[in-house]
Amino acid sequence: MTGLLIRGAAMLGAHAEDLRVRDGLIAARGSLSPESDEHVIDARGLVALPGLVDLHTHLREPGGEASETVLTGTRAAAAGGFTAVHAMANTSPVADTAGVVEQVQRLGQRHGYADVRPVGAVTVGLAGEQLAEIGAMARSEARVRVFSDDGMCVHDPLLMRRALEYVATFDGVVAQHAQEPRLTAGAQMNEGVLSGELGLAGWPAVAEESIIARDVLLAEHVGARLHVCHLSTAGSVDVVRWAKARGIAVTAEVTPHHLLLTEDLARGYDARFKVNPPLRRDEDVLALRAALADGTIDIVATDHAPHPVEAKECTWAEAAFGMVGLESALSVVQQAVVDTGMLSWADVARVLSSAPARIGRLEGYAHPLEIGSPANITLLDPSHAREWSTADLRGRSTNTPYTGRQLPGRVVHTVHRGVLTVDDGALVEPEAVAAAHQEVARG
Ligand SMILES: NC(=O)N[C@@H](CC(=O)O)C(=O)O
Repeated sequence: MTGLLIRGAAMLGAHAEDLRVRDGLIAARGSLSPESDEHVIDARGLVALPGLVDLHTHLREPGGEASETVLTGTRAAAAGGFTAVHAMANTSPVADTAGVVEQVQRLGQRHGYADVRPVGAVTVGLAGEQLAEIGAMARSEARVRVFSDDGMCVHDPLLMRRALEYVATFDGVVAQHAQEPRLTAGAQMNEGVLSGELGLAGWPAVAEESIIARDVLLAEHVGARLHVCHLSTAGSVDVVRWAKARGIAVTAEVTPHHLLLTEDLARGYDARFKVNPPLRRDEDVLALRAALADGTIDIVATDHAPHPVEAKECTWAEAAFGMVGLESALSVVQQAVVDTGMLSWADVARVLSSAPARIGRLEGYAHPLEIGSPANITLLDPSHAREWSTADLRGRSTNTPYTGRQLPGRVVHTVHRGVLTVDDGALVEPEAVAAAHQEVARG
C-alpha cells in the first residue's frame, strides 16, 4: 500500500470531502475514487483535524524511563491525535546541551510516532544561576527554538533578560514557568479559603501573575518573544490581555485540566489532582475558557507529566506535582469549550495545531489539510462518549485525573507524515510504523 484515501470526513468540522495522501503529503481533496494501491479509510461521521502539536510534553527520557520514554510518550501522543510534541528539558541529565537535545530528537525520529522537538533548558541544570548553551542547542541538528526551565521559574530578572535577548537573535522563544519561588515555598494547592480548611500550604495567584507582569515588560524592553506556560488564574489572563493590547510579543497557553477541573478536587487529598500550577477556582476556569475563545490565550498545551505510582499513592504533601494528559487532551477540550459552544473545530485546529506550531517555529502546520501540506491528520469521532479509565492510557504512567468521568470524543485514526500511527482506535505496531515511514521515504 503506498497511499491512503480518507473518505467523507468533515474537514475542520465543516463540509465532508475525501482526502488523498501520497508520499507523506496531502495530494488531493474533493470527491475522489480509490486507486488500486490505496488503503481506504471510511471516515464518514468523523471530523478531520490537522495533526495536533503539543508545545509542552514531559517525555522523561533520559533519566526518568520508569515514568515515560520517548517511545511510550509518543505512542500516548499518537493515541491522543498528536503528530508533534515539544519535549520539556527537565530530564536527567537536563536537556541543557546540544548532545542531549540531539539524542532526544533522534529517538523520536527512530520510533516514528510523532515528531519530537526538544525544548532546551534556559539555565544550566535548571538551577537558575547560569545560562545554558542556548546558541549551541539552536545551531544543533535539533534546531531548538523553544527554551524553558519548566518545573522551575527563571526567577532572576537579569538572567531572564539575557535569555530573552539571546533567543531573539535566532527568532527563538523563552517559555516561562511563571512561579515566584519565594511566594510559593512549600505551596501545595491554590491559596484561599479551601487551603486553610484543608490545612495545606497555599499557592497565591499573585505568585504567577507577578512573574508574568515582569516578564512581559522585559520582553517589551528587549524586543523578544515570550511564551507563558500553563496560565491558571483570571489575573494572569488580565496581564496577558494588557500586554497584547500594548503590542508585546507574548503568547500564552492553558492546559486541558485548567479548563475543566477546580481546587475542590483537593478535598479528598487524592494526589492525582496535585499539579503545578494548582487547580484554581470556578471563576478562573471560566476566565481561562473565555480567554481561549477570544484569543488572549493562544494555545492549549497538555503539560503531560507522567509519574510512577509511588509518587502519587502517598500523602498529598509527599506526592509529585503533575498529571498525564496526551491521551485525554482532545476529549477534555471538546467537553470544556467545544460542546459548550465557545470554540469551533476550526478553532480547535488553531489552538492545538497551527498556533503551537507557529510558536515553536515548526514547519508543515501553517495550512491545515491543504493540498501540498505534510499529511499530519487526526480523525476523531465527536459523538462517541465514554467513562474515562486508565485503560484509555497508552503511556507508561497512570496518573490521570479523569478516571470515572464521562468524556466525549475519540481519536479513531492518526496519520503522521503520511503514515497511520493509530488505526481504528488502536496503535499501529512499531515495526509497521517504521516500515511505512521507510516506504514513504523511498517514494
Ligand atoms: N506540571 C507539573 O505538575 N509537573 C511537571 C513540572 C512542574 O512541576 O511544573 C513535571 O515535570 O512533573
